[in-house]
Amino acid sequence: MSVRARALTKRFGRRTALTGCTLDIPAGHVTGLVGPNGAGKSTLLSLAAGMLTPTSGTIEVCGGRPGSGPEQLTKVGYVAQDAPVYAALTVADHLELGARLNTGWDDALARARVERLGLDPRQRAGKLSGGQRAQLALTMGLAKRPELLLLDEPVATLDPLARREFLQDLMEAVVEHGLGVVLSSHLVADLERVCDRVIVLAGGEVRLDGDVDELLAVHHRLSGPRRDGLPAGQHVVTAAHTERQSTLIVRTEAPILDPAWAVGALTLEDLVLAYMSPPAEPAGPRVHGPEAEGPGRRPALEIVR
Ligand SMILES: Nc1ncnc2c1ncn2[C@@H]1O[C@H](COP(=O)(O)OP(=O)(O)OP(=O)(O)O)[C@@H](O)[C@H]1O
Repeated sequence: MSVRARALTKRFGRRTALTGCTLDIPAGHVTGLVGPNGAGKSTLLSLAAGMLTPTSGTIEVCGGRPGSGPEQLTKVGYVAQDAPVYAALTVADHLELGARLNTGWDDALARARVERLGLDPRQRAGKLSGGQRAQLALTMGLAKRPELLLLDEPVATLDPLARREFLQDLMEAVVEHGLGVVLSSHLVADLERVCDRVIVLAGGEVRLDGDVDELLAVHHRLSGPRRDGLPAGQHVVTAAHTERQSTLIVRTEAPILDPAWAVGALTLEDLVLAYMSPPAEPAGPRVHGPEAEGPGRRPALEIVR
């Protein structure tokens, strides 16, 4: 197992960033970590990297306690959200530092990437653009050849072409070296291309965790004439109603037999958005007319979990 968390909780003073998270991420997978701003994604990655310690609960990464010693540090690579580089050091200095600090350092990969990216080895990292700094930090993470690479919003500052190329590099490392990756991102379309597992965090809790194909196979969008009652025996994730129509996202392994429902497949983005949606006020009495659209009032949306 590459990450194993049990009742993992992290508080900062009175603020709870993560609460009771229980997770198993098998080795060698690419796991997308998604959730609204402030959901606890960076906190989870920092705990996995050993940059933070849990308030309660446990987390094990590649069979050890995060940050517990040199062996553990070799196994795990971590690129934080702000693409940490040493401003006063040049690009070449970074590669030299990487080679000195990491026993498994892949110098050929690092140099080839720097050249392909057009980074000047003599340039100080502090003078690189935001995207170039991110590329340098990601190069360091890949060249370290860890068992598990933790990436906090790695592609946020990259242009679309650079994003695609980086994700390809990542996939190559996954296929060729069995690298496991956990990456947080708000760009679900990117995650859809590279991830075979997904974790949705919201409000510091794990809302969804599993294999993407398996999750997509058991979630369906049902639409049909408006119904106020929810189908029995099914886990309704979201229910949205207009005056005439109801649209539900349900989780079920059983076939949907009721002919009144049109059954549609979901994309990963649909699924993620469904589990990210904040619990709304319970559907009240039906509201007709223009007041239904007024400020502060939104279409009835129920989340039943
Ligand atoms: N060092 C800290 N001190 C105090 N509160 C913190 C600290 N780090 C995070 N938090 C709080 O913990 C919660 C989770 O933050 P976190 O950065 O993990 O969220 P996130 O999902 O990564 O968000 P984003 O998508 O905006 O990057 C937030 O409420 C945040 O304010």
